[in-house]
Amino acid sequence: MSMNIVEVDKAVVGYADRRVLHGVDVTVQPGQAVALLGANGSGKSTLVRTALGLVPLSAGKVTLFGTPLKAFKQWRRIGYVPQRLGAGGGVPATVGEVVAAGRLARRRIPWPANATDRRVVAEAIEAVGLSDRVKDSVSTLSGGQQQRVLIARALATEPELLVMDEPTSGVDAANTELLAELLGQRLDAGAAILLVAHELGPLAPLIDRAVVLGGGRVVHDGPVPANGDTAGEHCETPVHQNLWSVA
Ligand SMILES: Nc1ncnc2c1ncn2[C@@H]1O[C@H](COP(=O)(O)OP(=O)(O)OP(=O)(O)O)[C@@H](O)[C@H]1O
Repeated sequence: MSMNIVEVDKAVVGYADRRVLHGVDVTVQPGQAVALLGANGSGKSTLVRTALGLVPLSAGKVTLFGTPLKAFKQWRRIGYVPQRLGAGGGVPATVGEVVAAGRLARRRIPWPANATDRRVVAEAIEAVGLSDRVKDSVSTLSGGQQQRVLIARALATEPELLVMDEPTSGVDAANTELLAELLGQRLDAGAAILLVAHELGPLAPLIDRAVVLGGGRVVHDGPVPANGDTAGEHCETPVHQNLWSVA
């Protein structure tokens, strides 16, 4: 019996009085890369946030690494890249601090970082091509660069499951190729990936399964559809402001 890493079962989710997910099932198996596709507003972000317990279920259930969400505590096994940083609100954190915060999940005493933490953080920053910006405040970075900071932060936790909400949005072609390479390495290391995308582009060859949402329902679950990429923009309130809390 192989345990699913993520199991979302008949999830019903709404905001205020509006229902967004109408009974959605999604699973991610060990080592699998699953892409969530679908038009703007189809509920992709809501679904990943539901899977991580950031949005409450009205009905249905979520299981992570075989444990019901309510009882799940091993958050260090999961790296999350939210959709965007949001306004940033004048957060003074530097690139180095934000990525180092990803290591907090693995914190040993004493913090600050030991040699391993420092090495892993430096490698993650280098992997996304931002080594020359380590000491810069993230608020001085472009949107695509900020996205790469969050990717580095998730990588620095060395997670068994990477959940990424549109990791390539605003990221240029060269850095998207770099991301594809990084994700390939994580998969080779045995990690699983759940990612939301509008356009898979260079990520397509990595994807084992595509789940397409339409109107809050799963309309396809299987191989990446030939025309599976969807386009458009997004607007939503960032939920993960607490990403910025740096010890
Ligand atoms: N925090 C929120 N409060 C209220 N409504 C929300 C919130 N977040 C999302 N919604 C609504 O839920 C619906 C689904 O949004 P969601 O962000 O999950 O879609 P998506 O498929 O990720 O879209 P996109 O492709 O534009 O990123 C949309 O109609 C959106 O307006």
